Amino acid sequence: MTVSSIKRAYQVIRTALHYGLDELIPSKITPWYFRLLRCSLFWIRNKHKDKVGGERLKLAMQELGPVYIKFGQMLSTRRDLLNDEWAEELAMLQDRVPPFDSEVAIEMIEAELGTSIDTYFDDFDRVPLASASISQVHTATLKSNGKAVVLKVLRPNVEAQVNADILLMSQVANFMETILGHGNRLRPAEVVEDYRTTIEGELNLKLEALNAVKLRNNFLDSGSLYIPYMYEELCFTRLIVMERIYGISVSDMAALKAQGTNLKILAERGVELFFTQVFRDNFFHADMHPGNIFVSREHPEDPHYIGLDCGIMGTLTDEDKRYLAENFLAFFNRDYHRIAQLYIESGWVSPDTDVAAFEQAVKVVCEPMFNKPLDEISFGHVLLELFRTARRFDMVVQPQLVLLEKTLLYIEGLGRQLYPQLDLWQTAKPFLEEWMSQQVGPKGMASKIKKEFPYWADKLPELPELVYDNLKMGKNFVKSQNQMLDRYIKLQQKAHKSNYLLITAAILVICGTILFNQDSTLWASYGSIAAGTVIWFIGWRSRPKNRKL
Ligand SMILES: Nc1ncnc2c1ncn2[C@@H]1O[C@H](COP(=O)(O)OP(=O)(O)OP(=O)(O)O)[C@@H](O)[C@H]1O
Repeated sequence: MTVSSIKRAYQVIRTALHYGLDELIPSKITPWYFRLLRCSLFWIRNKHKDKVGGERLKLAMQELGPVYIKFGQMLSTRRDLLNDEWAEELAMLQDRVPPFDSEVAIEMIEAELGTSIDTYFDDFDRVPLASASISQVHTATLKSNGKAVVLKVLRPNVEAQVNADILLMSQVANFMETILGHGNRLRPAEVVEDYRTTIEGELNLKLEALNAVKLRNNFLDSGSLYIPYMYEELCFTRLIVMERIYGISVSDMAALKAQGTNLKILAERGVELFFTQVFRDNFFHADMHPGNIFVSREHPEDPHYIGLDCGIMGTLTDEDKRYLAENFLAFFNRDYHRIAQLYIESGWVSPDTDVAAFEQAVKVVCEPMFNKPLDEISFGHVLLELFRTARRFDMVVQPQLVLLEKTLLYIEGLGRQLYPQLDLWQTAKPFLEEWMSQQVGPKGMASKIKKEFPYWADKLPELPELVYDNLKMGKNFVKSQNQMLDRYIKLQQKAHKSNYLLITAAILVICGTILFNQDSTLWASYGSIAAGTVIWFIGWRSRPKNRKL
């Protein structure tokens, strides 16, 4: 541990104690050394006794800076772990932070470009357009085509800060795991590990640019989502350059209404876009928040979204998608037994799970949802409640599904905010039904054959050789099976012979012992015992030594 990391550790502990976070751990599970450590830091008092737990945690994270703020934001999406009150508090964390010196930004941009900023850009604005926890955004004009662009550049030393903070966080998480026990529902080490993966992805802007290019291509002619053009030749790990957009933030309802945006279409498009990304493209934007979603100013009667910040994208395997779609359909059919089975079949919960108990638990949470009209049921909430229930049955966390559930909740919430009468079921159902019909039945079979045709076309020339190899293997297999059988029979015969001799020896020794009591048969007794001993020796020697086949 370096001096600076010790200082940082002290700063984190002091902040945590100032906000009384130690008091949030139930006293009956805190070990003696933890209480001793707390007493030895007696001069640091809880200064926020008047506030509730969730708020204290939020304020502590706010004070600890960007890495903790982002961590809190991520934690707020883990509604399968936190109760709603805490999750809502943490969701309020804002990561708009003071900008860093634009001279430093220019130095970093030039280091990435390998040349002066004037080589590529005119009108570089030293005043940043936005400044967030990981990066800062500046505007400029591209010399080559005169178009307005933005330059997104990482904060200086952000990688080192993130690494140091994550290291400390995982040490604290491991310690908490010891206190809480490994079977605890909160699983701090797992949560920190999840966060590490997410934030490490965000530290590589080149990856973000590549994701943006892929998403842009998926929706190029869609008329419902626009992703700004990336100037790939000017995209690096610490700097990316992209087309500047001039949309309206999706949270700015006043501006959206003022330009006469058709909010019904906009709300429906949000849900459709989500399902298209998940079920058609298997590549979905998983960092949806108002700072990343804008609405076009053009043709407001037929509005489209503009998406930014493709740092966190989600993908699902075909199996995950199938189980997910089946889950929703089983839910709407109130088939709770099927839901329980699906969780086991998919491997999300262990095969030893008590299906009846799980089914009952699923029923308890799902049934009340049908008190609402069908069109008001949120897919995100269904998923959230199912995950919460499955957690009680030791569901292994599936990060891709957590991302999906979080995005779905956000999209549905947004849709309802834009257009409160949004019929979620009618909007989402066609996507699920289409997906299911592609997976099962003749259509499913045809698409599977179509999908796997290139593979088989590639393998076809090798087929005769494969058949020959398999036949040969089969022949060898039969031969080795026969050899094993022969060996088994010989072993059995040997064992029988040995047992027979040992039993005979035992009988002779017993007879010899009986004859030994009568003087007249003394010689017969000696003979019997001697023969028994010799036969025992032969039987013992002849027993099979290696019983392996
Ligand atoms: N292409 C663009 N055109 C116009 N404004 C942009 C563009 N890209 C980013 N911005 C502005 O900069 C802000 C921050 O951008 P972005 O979300 O990509 O940064 P970030 O550091 O990843 O932030 P966070 O991780 O908090 O979402 C956006 O909310 C938007 O206002």
